[in-house]
Amino acid sequence: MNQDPLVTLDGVRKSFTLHLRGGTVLPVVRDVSFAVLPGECVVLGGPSGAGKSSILRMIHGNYRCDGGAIRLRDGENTVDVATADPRRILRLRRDVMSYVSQFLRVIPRVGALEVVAAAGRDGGLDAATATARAEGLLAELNLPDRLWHLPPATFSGGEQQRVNIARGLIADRPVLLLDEPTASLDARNRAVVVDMIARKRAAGTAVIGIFHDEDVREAVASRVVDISRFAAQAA
Ligand SMILES: Nc1ncnc2c1ncn2[C@@H]1O[C@H](COP(=O)(O)OP(=O)(O)OP(=O)(O)O)[C@@H](O)[C@H]1O
Repeated sequence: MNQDPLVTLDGVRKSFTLHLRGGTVLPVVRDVSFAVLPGECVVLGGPSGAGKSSILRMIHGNYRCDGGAIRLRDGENTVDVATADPRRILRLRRDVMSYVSQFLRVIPRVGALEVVAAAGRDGGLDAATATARAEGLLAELNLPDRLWHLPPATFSGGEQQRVNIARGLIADRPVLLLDEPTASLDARNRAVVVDMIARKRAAGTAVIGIFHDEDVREAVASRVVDISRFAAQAA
């Protein structure tokens, strides 16, 4: 297996311009540099507001970087998310990186099982494999089967989060970004997610995550990168 990093951040910088506040510039991070190898799980640490979610969003291409490079390995190629055009970023999302946010964005009228299976098909699985995998994930995450064909809009926070995790983990992409995926889960389901992340790592996935729960963090992290190291100062 190619052991070069799958994700490399090099001198990444981010500030927000608050247009509703007279263009006030809020510097968040500067000089963010770290790399993630296949099979590693790098946990982003540091206090609230340090910029952890912003970094994940820059890797996923939701937030633009003000400077630096975010290099993702896509097969034989390397793509810099910081300068890639939107269509290239969409291809990276299809082929290279999965992102699990804290909340499920529900799709009206689509049942939970289909939400998960569709994500599998989008990630390149054939229909039968996607459905079988979706059933396996929802069962492992203890989502009662009476809910499988109901749209998740009315599910509890923890139930929605489990659908969200199944949706984010079903495909076999080489990079997995996790923004507090266990925040509303009970201990039993947190343990299931810890186990799923360990299996992704064993398969060579590079994982970058934010976990506020100390136990989860210790169980999943191969390394913690403290984001407060990269705090930007107001000019
Ligand atoms: N879209 C945005 N517009 C303006 N400011 C933003 C935006 N997103 C984040 N920020 C600001 O950037 C800073 C970093 O936010 P971020 O959510 O990345 O921190 P975090 O380390 O993930 O925090 P937490 O642990 O509380 O989730 C905060 O001061 C936040 O207010």
